[in-house]
Amino acid sequence: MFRCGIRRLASSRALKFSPSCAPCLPLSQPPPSPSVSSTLLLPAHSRLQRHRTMTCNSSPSRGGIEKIPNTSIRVLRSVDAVRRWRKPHMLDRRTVGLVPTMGALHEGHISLIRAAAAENHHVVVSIYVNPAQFGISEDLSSYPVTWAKDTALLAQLDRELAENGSNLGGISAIFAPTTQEMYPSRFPGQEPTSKGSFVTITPVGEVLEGASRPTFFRGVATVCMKLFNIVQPDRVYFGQKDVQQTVVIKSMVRDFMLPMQVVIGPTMRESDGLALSSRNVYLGTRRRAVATVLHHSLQAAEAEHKNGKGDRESILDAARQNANTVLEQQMQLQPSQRVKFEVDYFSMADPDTMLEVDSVDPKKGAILSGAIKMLPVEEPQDGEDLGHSNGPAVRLIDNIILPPSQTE
Ligand SMILES: Nc1ncnc2c1ncn2[C@@H]1O[C@H](COP(=O)(O)OP(=O)(O)OP(=O)(O)O)[C@@H](O)[C@H]1O
Ligand SMILES: CC(C)(CO)[C@@H](O)C(=O)[O-]
Ligand code: BAL
Repeated sequence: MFRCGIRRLASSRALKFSPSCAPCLPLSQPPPSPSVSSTLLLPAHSRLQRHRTMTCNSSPSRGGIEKIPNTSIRVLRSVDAVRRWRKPHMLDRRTVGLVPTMGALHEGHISLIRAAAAENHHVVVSIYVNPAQFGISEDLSSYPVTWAKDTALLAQLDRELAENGSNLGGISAIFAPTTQEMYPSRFPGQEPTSKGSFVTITPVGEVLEGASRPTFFRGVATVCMKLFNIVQPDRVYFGQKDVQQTVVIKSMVRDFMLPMQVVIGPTMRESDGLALSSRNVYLGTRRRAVATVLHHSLQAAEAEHKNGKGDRESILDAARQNANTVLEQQMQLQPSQRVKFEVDYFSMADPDTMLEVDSVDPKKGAILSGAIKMLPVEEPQDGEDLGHSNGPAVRLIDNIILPPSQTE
């Protein structure tokens, strides 16, 4: 148990699904229908306005209830629809777990849904690419949208959950709202100076990811507050991969007295250690092979701590040195073969605040985290797999928990 009643999942629980046995969703799948293809390059909030045209694998049944075919999973698109669905479960005391996502589902998301089904009667998965958390020059317009694959994956997972007698519930609904629904006054915009109803959680939201992406956590906290108010879940599920996001959400739940538990699931990885992420689809083959540098650098820092070092400089130097060595090796290669990346930061921070620490507190441990930008490849070769959207620069994040060595 965390203080304030927030629980962390035991790794064994959420790791039931091996990341290597079922890899990330394929990179650039053919769109489910011509209408989807024409929407892929639109800003995600315009695309989401058009989600209804993309639901070739969900269908309204009698009474106008939209469901994923051959399942009991409802597709709810409005706040009213969620409220109507939710109310009876409140009265009959059935618990609801919410897994917020931006779609392009992978085993990281699946592990959170499995965890939610194990301990709630109903699981709601939200799929919404929230424009407010993207900076104006970020990848909103190319963010992968894979609705048909996502719903097929959820249908398959729901069947598996039903067959496994140890689950309390299954996937009851997907909440896939439009931006108009989520921002009823009007969409406030993505600029730092935008005016509107926002939730900001500081100082945690200003450092690290928040320093590189100044509107990111404002967007995340705002949309999560909306999702929590709409679904009114008993438990909400977030992945350790986005560690700073978990601290923002835990702070928000605590400080606004939101009546729900925050459950954190462990980071799911590819077999070589790369953290699963929807944005990995941008990497392409050449950069994918080098993208493990972030995890390996954090592991080098972790090893330094395991070898008895507790000070910031020794620990973070190990990460920096590993990243430098990999970059130097790449620079020995021809431009047509090499991969360049820039380290945004390596951090050693307090687990409760994400503020930097000078040494690891034996009672609290620390969070090692990092972000790197994989630059677009130079001299792409004929037929080279450059990744989704022709392989733009990709920002990767990852982290490792240094656990407390003394009990409080
Ligand atoms: N590898 C992972 N292991 C566990 N949880 C994950 C993993 N990747 C994402 N999640 C969690 O899934 C939830 C939804 O995340 P999201 O839809 O943004 O996916 P993502 O892979 O993090 O995408 P992006 O590449 O945009 O960061 C978040 O709580 C996130 O922390
Ligand atoms: C929590 C979230 C779904 C809010 O849009 C997003 O930040 C994510 O997918 O991690
Ligand atoms: N997983 C975090 C969502 C984002 O980077 O926008």
